[in-house]
Amino acid sequence: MHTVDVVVIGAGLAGLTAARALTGAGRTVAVLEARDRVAGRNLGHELVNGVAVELGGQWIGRTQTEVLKLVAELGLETFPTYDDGAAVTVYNGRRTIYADETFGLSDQAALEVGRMKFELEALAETVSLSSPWMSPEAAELDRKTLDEWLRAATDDVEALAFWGAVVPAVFSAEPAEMSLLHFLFYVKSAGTLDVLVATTGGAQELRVVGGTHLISERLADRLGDVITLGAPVRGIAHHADGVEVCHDGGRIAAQRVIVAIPPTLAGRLHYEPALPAARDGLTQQIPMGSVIKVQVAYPAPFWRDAGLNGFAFNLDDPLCVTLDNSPPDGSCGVLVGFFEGAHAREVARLSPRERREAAVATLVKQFGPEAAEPMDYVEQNWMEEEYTRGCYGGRLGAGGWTQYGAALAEPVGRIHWAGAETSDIWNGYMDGAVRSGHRAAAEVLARLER
Ligand SMILES: Cc1cc2nc3c(=O)[nH]c(=O)nc-3n(C[C@H](O)[C@H](O)[C@H](O)COP(=O)(O)OP(=O)(O)OC[C@H]3O[C@@H](n4cnc5c(N)ncnc54)[C@H](O)[C@@H]3O)c2cc1C
Repeated sequence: MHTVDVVVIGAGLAGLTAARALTGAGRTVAVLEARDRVAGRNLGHELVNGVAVELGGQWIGRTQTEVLKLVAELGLETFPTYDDGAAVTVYNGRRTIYADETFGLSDQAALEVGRMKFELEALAETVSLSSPWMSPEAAELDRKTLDEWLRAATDDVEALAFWGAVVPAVFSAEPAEMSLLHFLFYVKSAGTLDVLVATTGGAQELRVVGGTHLISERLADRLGDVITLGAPVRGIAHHADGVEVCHDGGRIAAQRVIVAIPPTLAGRLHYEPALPAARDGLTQQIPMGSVIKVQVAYPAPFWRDAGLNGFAFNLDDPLCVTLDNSPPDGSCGVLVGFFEGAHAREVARLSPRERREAAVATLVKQFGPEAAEPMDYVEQNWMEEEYTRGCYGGRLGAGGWTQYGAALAEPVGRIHWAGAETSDIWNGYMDGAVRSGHRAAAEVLARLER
């Protein structure tokens, strides 16, 4: 049987970062990847005119310092997301153009949203990032869903509609599908709500020239033949002296294994002996979000001529969020849009043609009749992906953090856990994935025998 120091399962950013740190420390590593490509939730695509767009993760914010460091080390470049001009909000059939902090809401709703943001951020400050379940008010915050908190905090219908769009935009899940504690943890993990939502100065500020999948591809080039593609792992046997990892192409023995796949997928592997109840329970509590991402291309970014920056919040239609995703030279216009949470599950039942029509009709409402005739349209349904099963990431519902959270990153004997969901900083993002890879590699290096 092939033997290495460490097996890494998954060639996404977390697994590749861990593998690079381990090989850099002189350790032998085997990376097993189920797909026939690396990069996991980051997927590149070329439009009909050859312009690169991202079908998975795409933006990097200026405070996402670990992924930015990696991008620079790998010789990749970033460019700013187009953000000049006014944004659009559609609510109750009304289209509002705004260039201030109001999100295009009525004065009353904007005030309500501002007050609620302030209260949520004050609550988020009380949460422990390293151990959310140990936060002073953890039991109380984890008992209720975010939806319960929002509905108790306001009866302003427009403010609630705003939260009903902004929460899926960040989580690809509904306010009723996560505990208040999870929401607060996530906000603090990123910094603030404004940082999560903003383009300039926020999580949507920068893009990678050529696409974010290039980060993983360049890492993979440096790792070379330690990566086996098309090798889905099915099970892990673990005992006092080592581990044996079983994949479709055979078995590999190692001192330790890093499982760098989403927790819900980690729960579908076969473990011999079975995992402790706390860890298995955790994997049953952390479903992935629901998202269908679309890229719609036009000969030119025509909305810019009308003074619009391409950002739209649509509180009426399933395509809730839109941004300008044109190439840096503006040689064509691209709008990226998201069907998220309940909307994603709803439109997944439509035919591709009906979904495209729904998306384009929304863009017409937001940006005018020129949006009616795109030259290209592409969509990616992440719920259908066997080796992801939803995006952007996993979340915990009511009671999840306090009952199971301690098992999220805690090794089980010789099994270690990585992935964006396990990071305390920028949880759920590429930056969090990179941080988790470093953390898991350090954990393993501290325990490996020579
Ligand atoms: C539509 C979308 C938009 C997003 N937008 C952003 C964004 O703008 N900014 C941002 O920072 N993040 C964004 N994200 C999230 C970001 O992509 C992820 O947080 C990050 O890529 C996760 O990396 P990872 O290595 O933890 O997991 P993954 O990328 O999921 O990697 C896990 C790897 O494991 C493999 N695998 C799964 N099961 C097995 C198995 N049994 N055996 C072997 N291999 C297996 C998978 O194929 C995959 O390659 C987005 C994600 C999506 C889908």
